[in-house]
Amino acid sequence: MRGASITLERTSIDVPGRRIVSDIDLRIEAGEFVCLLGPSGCGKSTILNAIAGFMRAGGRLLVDGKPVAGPGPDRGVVFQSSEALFPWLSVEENVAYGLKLRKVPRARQREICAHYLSMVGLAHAAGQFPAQLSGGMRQRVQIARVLANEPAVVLMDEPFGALDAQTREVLQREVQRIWQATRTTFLFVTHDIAEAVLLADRVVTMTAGPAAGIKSVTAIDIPHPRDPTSPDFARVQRALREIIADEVRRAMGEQPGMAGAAA
Ligand SMILES: Nc1ncnc2c1ncn2[C@@H]1O[C@H](COP(=O)(O)OP(=O)(O)OP(=O)(O)O)[C@@H](O)[C@H]1O
Repeated sequence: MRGASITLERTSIDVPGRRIVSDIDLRIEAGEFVCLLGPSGCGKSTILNAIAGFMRAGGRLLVDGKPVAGPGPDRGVVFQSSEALFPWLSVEENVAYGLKLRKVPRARQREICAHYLSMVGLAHAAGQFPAQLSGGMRQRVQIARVLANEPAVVLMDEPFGALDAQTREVLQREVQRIWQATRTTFLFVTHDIAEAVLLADRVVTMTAGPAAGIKSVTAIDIPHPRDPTSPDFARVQRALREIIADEVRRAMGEQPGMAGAAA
């Protein structure tokens, strides 16, 4: 596996009648772990979907120096909802899905599935079906399914948002370990400031929409594994909380209907 860079240059994304994000400039280096934070509804998922190739973007949007023209196996997406799995396929068949489409020989499919299922701690569950698994296990299957395609970029859209705090903590550590083992580029959308500080090389915060942009880019220079109880962690977390709160206040001042929106 090898990470790819992501380049956004004056990138804008529209839906009919509305500009969601406007003139974004951001370069994510190959192998970097970047978290995207911002007020609810600002356009974080929209950016991720454009990089995934699910939505069209104006300006420049490059992955590994090449314009994004649609979805491709170089980018894998992990969604918040474990509904993303095929309920009629076993765990192993879910993980093998992309490999099968690419006509990877069956024996090799099994090897790859075994490798990534064991990486996410689910080697024992290969024959089970999604309905038999907990929410955390289903998210692990999604991660294994994405990794099995050996993408250069992993895009995660609030992957642990629906999980309980303990499961979330375990999976955050696993994602960290997987990132360190694969050196794939990760772009991770979250509402959770502590999660961003735990995982990211850099945290990108966004302005509130409409026509959202980048508000700040913060490098997190705390060595891994990071201790959420350390003074450094608390300092960075506080600074980010202030940036987001400031943006929510600004948006509420400008748009009275925004009350209650928060990261
Ligand atoms: N396909 C679409 N058609 C119309 N509007 C859309 C579409 N996709 C997104 N939007 C709108 O774009 C805005 C940004 O949505 P998006 O889901 O990207 O925000 P977000 O920052 O990820 O939000 P949250 O943090 O609440 O998940 C929202 O107002 C949403 O309604």
